[in-house]
Amino acid sequence: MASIGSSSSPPFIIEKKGESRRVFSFSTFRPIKNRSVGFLNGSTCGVSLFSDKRQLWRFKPMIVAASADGVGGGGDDSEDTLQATIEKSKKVLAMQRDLLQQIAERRKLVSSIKSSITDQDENEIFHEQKDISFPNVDPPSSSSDRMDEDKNGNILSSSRVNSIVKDVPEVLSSDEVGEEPKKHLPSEKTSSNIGPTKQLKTTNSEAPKSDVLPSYLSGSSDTAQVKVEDNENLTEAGLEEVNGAVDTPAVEDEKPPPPAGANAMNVILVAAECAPWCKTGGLGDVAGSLPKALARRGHRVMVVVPRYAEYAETQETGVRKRYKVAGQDMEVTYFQAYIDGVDFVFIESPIFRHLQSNIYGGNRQDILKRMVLFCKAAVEVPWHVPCGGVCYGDGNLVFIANDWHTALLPVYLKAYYRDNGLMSFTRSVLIIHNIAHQGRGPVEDFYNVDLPEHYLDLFRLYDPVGGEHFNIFAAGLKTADRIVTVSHGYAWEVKTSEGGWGLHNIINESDWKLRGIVNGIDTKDWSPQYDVHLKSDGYTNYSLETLQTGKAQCKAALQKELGLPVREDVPLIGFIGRLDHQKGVDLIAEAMPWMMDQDVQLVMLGTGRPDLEEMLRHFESQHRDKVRGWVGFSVKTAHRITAGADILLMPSRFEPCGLNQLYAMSYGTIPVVHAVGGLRDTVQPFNPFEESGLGWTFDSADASKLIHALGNCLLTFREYKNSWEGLQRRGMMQDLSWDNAAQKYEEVLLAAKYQW
Ligand SMILES: Nc1ncnc2c1ncn2[C@@H]1O[C@H](COP(=O)(O)OP(=O)(O)O[C@H]2O[C@H](CO)[C@@H](O)[C@H](O)[C@H]2O)[C@@H](O)[C@H]1O
Repeated sequence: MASIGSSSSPPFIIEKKGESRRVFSFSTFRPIKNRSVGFLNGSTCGVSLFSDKRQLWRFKPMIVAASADGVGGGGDDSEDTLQATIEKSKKVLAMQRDLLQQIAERRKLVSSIKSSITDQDENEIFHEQKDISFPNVDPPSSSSDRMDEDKNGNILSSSRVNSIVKDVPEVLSSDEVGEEPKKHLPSEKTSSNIGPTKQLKTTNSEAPKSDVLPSYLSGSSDTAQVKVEDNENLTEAGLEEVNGAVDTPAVEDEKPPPPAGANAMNVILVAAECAPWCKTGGLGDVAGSLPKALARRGHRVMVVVPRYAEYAETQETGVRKRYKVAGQDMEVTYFQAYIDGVDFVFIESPIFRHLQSNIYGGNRQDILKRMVLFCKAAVEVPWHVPCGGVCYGDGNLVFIANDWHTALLPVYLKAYYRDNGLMSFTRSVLIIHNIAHQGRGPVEDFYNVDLPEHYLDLFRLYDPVGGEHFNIFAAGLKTADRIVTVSHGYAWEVKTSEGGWGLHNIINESDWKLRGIVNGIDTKDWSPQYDVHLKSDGYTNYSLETLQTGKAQCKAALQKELGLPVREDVPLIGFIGRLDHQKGVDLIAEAMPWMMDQDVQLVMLGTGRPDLEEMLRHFESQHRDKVRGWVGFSVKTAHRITAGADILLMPSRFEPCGLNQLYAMSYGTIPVVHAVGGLRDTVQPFNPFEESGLGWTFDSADASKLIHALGNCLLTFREYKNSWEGLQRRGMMQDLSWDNAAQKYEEVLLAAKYQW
C-alpha cells in the first residue's frame, strides 16, 4: 500500500487489492474492471502532484483495474513515463478548465433565459403564440399543413407532444443555449403555470448527460484521471461547480411525476360558460376549475367557451373558420389564454357578442343557432387552434361536453367525423349538471342542427308533458361515450321518473356508462384564507386558527355593508342562488313569518324569475331591520355572504350537486339543506350525541321541515357554542378540492378512451 500525500488522507490512498487500485476521478465510486485507465503512478508521483489537501478531498475515489501494461499498471518509474504523464495531465486539466468555463457560461445563459421567460407577462407570451399560429389550417384532408402532425404526417397526440418537449436535450450546447427557445416549443412559465405541454426543461441544475460530456468527466468507463500536479489552478469554487454539475443529481426543479402518468390525455372541456369570464351559476365554476385539476394530474387540457365580450387576458390567434348554421355561413375566430396550466380558447362570432350579461338570452331559435355554431366550431378546435404552438390533434383526445347547450358536440363528433372514419380515436363525455334544462323544441328544430335525416331518431322523444318533441339532451346522452352526473345522489335521481325529467328511460338504458362524481371547489378562489374579496371594507381573511376572530370580523363587516345592526350574537342566515323553482326560494317565503319571529338576520342574493326577485325586495321592505334582499349577480357579495354568514340555507327542490354548501363549509358557515342530490351526499347531518356531522338536513321540500331543521340549528348556535365550533371546524377541515374529483374524472376519461 502506498500513500499519496500524507498518510492521514484516506481518500487518496492507492490500495493495491489484487489487480485493482484506487485512483481518483470526479465520478462517484464506480468500479471499472479490466480497463487500463489509471495514470497515477503509485506513490512517487502522488506525493508531488497533490499539493492542496482541501481540494483533493473533493475527488472521490474509484476502483479501477490496472492492466499489467497500462501506464499505471506496471510500476514503471522512468523519467520519460512521468514526463509523458505530466504532459497528458496538463492537457486534461486544460480541457477541464475549458469545460468548467462552458458550464459556467451555460448556467448563466440558461438562468437568464429562464428568468426572462418567467418575467414575461402573459401578453408577451400570447403575442408569441399569436406569431406562431398558423391561420386557417385546413381539416384533415390537407394533412401536410397541419400543426398537429409530425413530419411523417402522424397526428401528434398529447403524449407525442409531451415527448417532443421531453426530447429537448437536457444539456444544450453553448450555441443552443445562446439561442431563443425554439419557436415551435412552448415557453416555460412560472412553476404554477407549467402545463405538461408547456414545459421546456432547462438545465441549470441538471446533471449533464454523460454522452455530451468529455469522457474524462462522464463517469463512463473511459474516465480519465485528474491531473493532480496543476490542480492548484482549480479553484475551490471551480471544483464546487464541477462537483455540483457532475455528482449532484438535479433536484431543484424536479417535481414528482404527474399522477396521470402514462394515462395522460388531451382533454377539451366545452361549455357555454366559464368562470371567471362568464358565469351564471355552478356550470361556470366547474368549467373554470375542473380543467385546472385535470391539468395538475398531467393531462393536456383545454377549455372552449364562446366569447361573449372582450376578455382582457385573451389574445387573438389569427385563425378563422366558417361554418354553416341553418343555411347561413358564419365566420368564427379564436382567442386564447394560457392560465394555470390550461389552454382557454374563446370562440368569437357576431352571434355571441354582447351577451355577457345574458348568456342564455334570446328566443329558442337564437339560442339553438348559437349552440349549433359553438359545437360545430368547438369540435374542430383540436385541428385548427394551435395552443403553445401545437394543435391538440384528434388522437388520444376526449371532449367533455356540459349540459344540453353542448350536448350536440357528441352528436357532431359521431355524425360528421367518426361515422366517416375521422377522429377515430376521439371520445366524448357528457356531464349532467342539471337535467331540467334539455334544449327541447318542436321536431322541426331538427332541420336547424344540420344532420343527416337518420339522426332524427336520436332527438325525437315523446313524453306526457311535451308530447313528441325534439330533445338535444336526449341525443347527447345517447351518443356520448360516457355520462357523468355531478353527485352520486343525482346519478340515482336522474334514473327515476321524478328526477329524470322525461330522460330517465334513456339514462337507465345508458346506466352502464353513467357515473356520479361530486364536484370539488376551487380552493384558490374559495378559501377564507386567500379570498380576495375579504381584503377590504373591514373584512379579513381567516383560517382554522383564526376562525373565531376572523369570521366574527367578516360578520360585522357584512352587517355593516348591508346596513343591518352589527351584532355578534344574532345568527346571520344567508341564501345565494338562482331564483327559480329548483332553489326552493318559495319554501323560504313560506317559512318567513316563523323566521321573522326569531331573533335572526337574513340576507338573500339572487337573480332569476321576476316574481321571485320581487319577493326578495318585498321581504326587505317589510323587515328592514332583519332582511336584505339583494337582487343581482355579484361574485364579491357571494363571497362576502359566505364568509360573514353563520348559516347558509339551501332548500333546493333538487340539487344535482350544489357548490354553495361546499363553499359555506370551507368558510365555517353551517349549511341547512334539503337532503337531495349532492346536498345529501355532502352534508352529513349533525349528531349531537356523537358530535359528528356538518350541518342540518330535512328530508322533504316542505316549509315545516325547513323550520324544524333551522330551529335546531339556531338553538345550537345560541346554546351549544362548543358543538357549533365543532361543526365549523369539521366543515373547514374537509378536503373539498377538485383534486379528488379530477382523479375520478380521469377514470371516466380512460374508460371512454378505451371504449369501441
Ligand atoms: N346572484 C348571484 N351572485 C353571485 N353569484 C351567484 C349568484 N347566484 C348564484 N351564484 C353563484 O353561482 C354558483 C351556483 O352554483 P350551484 O352549484 O349552487 O348552482 P347551479 O344551479 O347554478 O348549478 C348547477 O350546476 C352545478 C355545477 O355542477 C351544480 O352544483 C348544481 O347543483 C346545478 O344546479 C355559485 O358559485 C354561486 O355562488
